[in-house]
Amino acid sequence: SKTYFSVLETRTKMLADYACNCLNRYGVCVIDNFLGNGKGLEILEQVQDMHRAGLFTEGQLMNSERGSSNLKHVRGDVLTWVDGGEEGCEDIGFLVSSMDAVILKCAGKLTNVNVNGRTKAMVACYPGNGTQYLRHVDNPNDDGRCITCIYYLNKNWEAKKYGGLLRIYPEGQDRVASIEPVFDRLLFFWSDRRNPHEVMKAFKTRYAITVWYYD
Ligand SMILES: O=C(O)CNC(=O)c1n[nH]c2ccccc2c1=O
Ligand SMILES: [Fe+2]
Repeated sequence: SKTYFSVLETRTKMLADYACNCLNRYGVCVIDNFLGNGKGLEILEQVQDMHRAGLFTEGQLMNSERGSSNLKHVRGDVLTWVDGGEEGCEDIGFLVSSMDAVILKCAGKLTNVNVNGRTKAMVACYPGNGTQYLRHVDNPNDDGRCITCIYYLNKNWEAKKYGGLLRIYPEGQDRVASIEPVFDRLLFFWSDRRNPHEVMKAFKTRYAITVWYYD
């Protein structure tokens, strides 16, 4: 109905204003309860179905300590790319459209950024065997990506028990952002050298869907 769409429009604009203020000021923005429990669960179920169907890549091999004899074959994060139009990915498509709607309303309000495109959605799973993602910058060499947008799907996540925190070390600041990968949480951050970050060792299956926006 008109009411539904006008409410949605208003909320999207409010989220965009919040995201622009946070990004311009801190370079990082967290939005909780982005899509609500119902839609979040539908997305989680589609991701779990894809995982069960074996559609994720083989994780990179994380050999144990360098040079040690016992090459423990620890699989790293596994991932698959989705454009959201595939059979069984409709809800992921809805998520990406919702991310786009917020980013579109940021037009002209982000410092030195004019978004003009994005990647497909990368669905990533940390299998929960102590897998981590070492400290890195998503776009260290100006490959065009300006904003990293991550949606987390992890119900009842307890960082004390399961680890899996995203740690961001904003350049030039002595503060660290520790972000729990909790269900229905949306995160934006600048993709360039301003935001070195790492995924701490995860001890429970940890799902995230990432889109990178280009300018
Ligand atoms: O999941 C998170 O909280 C943060 N995640 C990352 O920073 C991250 N960054 N770059 C990647 C490239 C290929 C595969 C996975 C990744 C990846 O999880
Ligand atoms: Fe990253």
